[in-house]
Parts: sequence; C-alpha cells; structure tokens
Amino acid sequence: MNVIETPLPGVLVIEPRVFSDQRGFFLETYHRQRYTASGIDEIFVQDNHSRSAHGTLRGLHFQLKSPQGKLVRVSAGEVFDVAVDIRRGSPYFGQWFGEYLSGENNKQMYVPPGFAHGFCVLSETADFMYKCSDFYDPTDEQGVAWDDPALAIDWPIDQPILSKKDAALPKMSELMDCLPRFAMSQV
Ligand SMILES: Cc1cn([C@H]2C[C@H](O)[C@@H](COP(=O)(O)OP(=O)(O)O[C@H]3O[C@H](C)C(=O)[C@H](O)[C@H]3O)O2)c(=O)[nH]c1=O
Repeated sequence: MNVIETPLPGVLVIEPRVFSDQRGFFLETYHRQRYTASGIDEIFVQDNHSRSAHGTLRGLHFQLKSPQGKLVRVSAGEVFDVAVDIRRGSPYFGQWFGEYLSGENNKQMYVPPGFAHGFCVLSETADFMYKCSDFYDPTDEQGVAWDDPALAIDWPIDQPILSKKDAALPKMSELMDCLPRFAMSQV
C-alpha cells in the first residue's frame, strides 16, 4: 500500500495494493498493523455505508464530545472528499484538502479527529464506506456550511442536493467558541 501525506498534516491518502486477475480484483481495505505503522493508529469502532445520488453533498460534519477519526473509501462511483482543519490554534486552521475517491482508483482518505468532513457525488450514484474511531452520537452532531466563503472549498459541483440539516449549517465565524482546540501533541 502507498501512503501519501497531504498539505494538511495528519490527513493521508492511501492507495491499497490491488490484486487483479481474470476473475476481477482483490484488495485489503484495512489492516491494523499496516495502517498503524502508517500513522493511522485509531481503534475503529463503527463502520458506515451511505449511498448517494449524483449531485449530493453530505457535510461538512464533525462531533465535538466524541470526535471521530474516519477512514473513508468509495466502493462504487466517484466523490470529491474533503477534510477541513477546524482545531482552534492549529497552524492549518480553516485549511482544507480534497481528493477524488472512486471505485476505480480504490483510494482511501484518512481524516483525523478534529477535522470536519464532507463529500460531493460526481457519478450517477456513489457508495461511500467508512470506519469511525468513535461512535455516532446524535446529540453531538455538529457541522459547518459547505459553502462557507471563509473556507472557499473548490467543490467540483454547484447547487448540490443537501439534507435540510446541511442546508442550515452555520459558518465557521458562528462556531468559533465551540470548535475543538489544537493540541501540540498532534503535531
Ligand atoms: C452518521 C450516522 C447517521 N445515522 C442516522 C441518522 C439519520 O437518521 C440517518 C442519516 O444521517 P445523516 O443525514 O447525518 O447522514 P450523513 O449526512 O451521511 O452524515 C455523515 O456524513 C458525513 C460525510 C460524515 O463524515 C459523518 O460520518 C456523518 O455526519 O442516519 C446513524 O444511525 N449513524 C451514523 O453514524
């Protein structure tokens, strides 16, 4: 597997090794020893799968009381996946990184706790699968507006399909008091 660092320290792109033959292909999507050795040493406790139609945008989401590290991939279709550093005091506060993930390129992205996460769907539909390092807590759902000008994320779509919740998410400027703090140990 190939692990690629991104301009956002802690956010990684992983290219698993793919074994192809006349039947199709095989790849390992997670391996505790190998991923820990690559810096992804979270204990994952929950796996999720969402399917979305073309033009859907889910995000930007995060949890505060139980922040989740996420190892994300697309099993079918294509998305543009985005991580945003929302840790107050981080040298990268407010910066984002995006990567195209697809059932063709088999790429994964690791989004550490303390980052907001979201994606938009470029294919007819997209099956989005991800591992989380803490449990979902419906009382702890937080988010920031996908189109916050302070983030200026270069989404490859406009006028996305949004949930009512996502369409009403606040801007970073409205969240400052409650955003997580950057810890020097995370450098
Ligand atoms: C996230 C989640 C949701 N749900 C239930 C709650 C709702 O009744 C339904 C749809 O939830 P929601 O619209 O919040 O799903 P997404 O918009 O895909 O949310 C996710 O989207 C972005 C991209 C993320 O990074 C997060 O993992 C997560 O916030 O599933 C659960 O039962 N468990 C869960 O872990």
